[in-house]
Amino acid sequence: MEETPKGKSSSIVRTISDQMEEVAKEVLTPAKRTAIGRSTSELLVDQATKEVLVTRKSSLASLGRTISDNIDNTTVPTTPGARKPPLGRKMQSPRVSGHIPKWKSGQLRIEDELTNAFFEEVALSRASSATSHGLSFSIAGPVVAPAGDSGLINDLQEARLHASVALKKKETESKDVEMTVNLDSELPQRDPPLPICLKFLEVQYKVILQGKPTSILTSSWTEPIFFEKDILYGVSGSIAPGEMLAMMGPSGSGKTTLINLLGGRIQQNVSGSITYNDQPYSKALKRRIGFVTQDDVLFPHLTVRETLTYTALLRLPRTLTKHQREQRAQEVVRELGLERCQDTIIGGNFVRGISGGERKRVCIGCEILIDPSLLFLDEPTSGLDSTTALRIVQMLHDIARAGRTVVSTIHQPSSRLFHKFDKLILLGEGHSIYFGKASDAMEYFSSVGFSPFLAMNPADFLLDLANGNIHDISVPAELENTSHAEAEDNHGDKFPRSLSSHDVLEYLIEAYETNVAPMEKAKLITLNEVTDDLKSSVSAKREWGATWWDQFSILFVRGLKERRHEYLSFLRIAQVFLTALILGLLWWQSNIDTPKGLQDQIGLIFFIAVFWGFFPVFTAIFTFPQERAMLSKERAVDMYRLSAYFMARILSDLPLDLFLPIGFLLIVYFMAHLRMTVTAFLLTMLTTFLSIVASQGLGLAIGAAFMDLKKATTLASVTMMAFMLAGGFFVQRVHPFIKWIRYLSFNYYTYKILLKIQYDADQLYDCSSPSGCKSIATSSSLRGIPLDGGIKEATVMLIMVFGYRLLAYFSLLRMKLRV
Ligand SMILES: Nc1ncnc2c1ncn2[C@@H]1O[C@H](COP(=O)(O)OP(=O)(O)OP(=O)(O)O)[C@@H](O)[C@H]1O
Repeated sequence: MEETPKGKSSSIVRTISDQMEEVAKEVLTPAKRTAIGRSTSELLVDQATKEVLVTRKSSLASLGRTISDNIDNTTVPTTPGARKPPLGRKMQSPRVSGHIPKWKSGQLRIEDELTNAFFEEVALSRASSATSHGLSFSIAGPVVAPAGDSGLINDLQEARLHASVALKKKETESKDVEMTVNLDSELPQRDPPLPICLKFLEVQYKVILQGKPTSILTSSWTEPIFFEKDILYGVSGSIAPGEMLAMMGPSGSGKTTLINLLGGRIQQNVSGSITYNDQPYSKALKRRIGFVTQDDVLFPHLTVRETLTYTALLRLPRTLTKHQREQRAQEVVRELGLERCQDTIIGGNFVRGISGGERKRVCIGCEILIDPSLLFLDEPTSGLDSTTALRIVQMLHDIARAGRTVVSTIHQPSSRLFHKFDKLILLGEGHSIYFGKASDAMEYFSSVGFSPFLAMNPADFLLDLANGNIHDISVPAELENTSHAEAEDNHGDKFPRSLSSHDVLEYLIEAYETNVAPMEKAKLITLNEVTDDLKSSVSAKREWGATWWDQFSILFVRGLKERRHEYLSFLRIAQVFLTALILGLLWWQSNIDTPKGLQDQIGLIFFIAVFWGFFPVFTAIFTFPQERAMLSKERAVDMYRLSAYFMARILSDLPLDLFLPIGFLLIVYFMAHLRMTVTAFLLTMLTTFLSIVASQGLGLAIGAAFMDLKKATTLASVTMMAFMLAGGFFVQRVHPFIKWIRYLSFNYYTYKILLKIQYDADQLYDCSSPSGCKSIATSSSLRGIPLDGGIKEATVMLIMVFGYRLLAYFSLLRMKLRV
């Protein structure tokens, strides 16, 4: 039999005491404490400790319940119809009874020494911390107690029990939760995140919509009709560091809108107050806020590791070295259990990549990388299986317990998942119908007369209520009586009408407004005073994670990696080379000895000018509309300057844009036997490059101006057609009122320069007639184009190269960040 390591139990299933011993060892090693990548066991102890601190007053359920009861947190339904005092009045938390199961008390005795050690540690950390408004920070990291909870641990028994439960719980969940944090991480010690207390009072939001006429006979059907739509009606609440707030409600109830408002992503048409440490939203906060949107916005062709590394390089402060930032990304890969897929591409609609759950974890990873003080997540668990969902919420729970403020909207959570949240805000049609402790929600609704008839997942029960659905739910007599009273009023009705969902919702809104809202609002106004230090940190000047040059280089390399598949796209390369081959065959060894031969070759020259005008426009047009979501997401968190992104984006496309025309010209030029001098070949190449870069500029400008592919491609095709027709090949004598189009057309300038390169006036003679050679070019010009010079045309094209790009840049600058 293999010998087990010293200090570890030799039994296959280790006892809780063994684990506790390991835990205590971890905790008491200062080096480990200071590492950013804290161990699972440390997290566990922190969690256990903080849960005691945070929920000292809350019920631990009765001790009569078994540990597995505690783990599962299955809610015991309250007696139907039992009216409890409304939440407005203080609810009594059930106290821990003196009954401790025998096996558990034995275990507690064994663990006494160890638990005492770690509680001493907690006391020490609390004593050494600067306590303000319920927040305290130890050297090891923040230890958080909720607002209003002052005083040290005075119930060690409860604490030990809680730790024991947490260990047991962890033992169960360790199968699910892949939190393999590297203990030997040599990451630099970073400042703990700034604790941010978020308060929102009477938040209202409306949108102004444009209506459509209901009938074409309406006299004002051509006039736009504007109307206001209320989305949120005076929602209030607060959340302190260390807590996790769940936003629940049916689809369309306003959860996403509220989280966007709280995250500072919507600023218009909002009334009420939203404050962060009693300060309004400021740009400085962007770097302290992590925001995980409902849709996973990631680059499909980057791998998991690349995605997190580039984010770390761009978002982490420049005080960290490149190596340290890369290490942090690697650590997040481990924390999120993404090692197995770290080298797999993210994937998207057309390419298979990592799974939906992994993608969601990568999105969360991109936000937790920066160690945000406030973390917002819009439906982080939707579409995931219950185990993955629990894994994610457990991780968020740990993040919150380490001193961050976590706000998450959530759809249909399982009961285990629901109990991970400290606070809950329940929305129904834009109204609050509950705000308070998640664990008190059932009790509150029971107190206003709504209780489930069956044992139910509390989340299902709450969502039913928010939907106004009262199947299997008792309703207050008062509400039932309203339908009876209505029936009596309508003398013809024999039976009372059944309660509609609207009636139920209205009753719940009123109950909340009467019983809870005034008290919560009063609490918000008087809630903890925030120190000047914390206030000023929130309103400090914003800082960029990396220098402009670093941002540019990282984005440049990221752009190359993301589009490497396009560069090597077989279809794109085949398209260009096949076109070149066909042209070469059609114009095989062309000569200009006859007017017809010359005419044919001029046709080829014009085609080259048009091809390298069209092709880049329609490639470049996709650039910004396709990246709009990503750009919005990254700019919303001040990840980089727009100028750095813009420069990187336009330059990272150049290698391919220059490689393809070289191949194209090598084939066409020699097959068609164009002017056989090195200078002519090189100048033709340079002119083609200039044409490509100018037309790309136009594509970028149109794409950035519309940010909509349909509109952009429509405009681009009309513009390109006009430019081509005005290019000087099809029509030479144009009326002055429309002649200006020609001067905007880069086809026209490219064509002119290419003619100048290929032909000299004295070269163009027709020697086919027996009477001798005669000039076919008149007054040194060909088809009205003088064959000397060329600098003027090149200058105009250079102006186009920069002018169109400037237009594109300003269009991006005024683009609203979409949330
Ligand atoms: N800009 C807008 N214009 C028009 N209606 C809007 C706008 N923003 C929000 N709404 C409406 O407000 C309501 C709330 O939308 P929101 O996205 O916040 O709901 P939700 O609770 O997050 O829904 P879901 O769970 O389905 O994501 C919806 O009816 C939505 O159509």
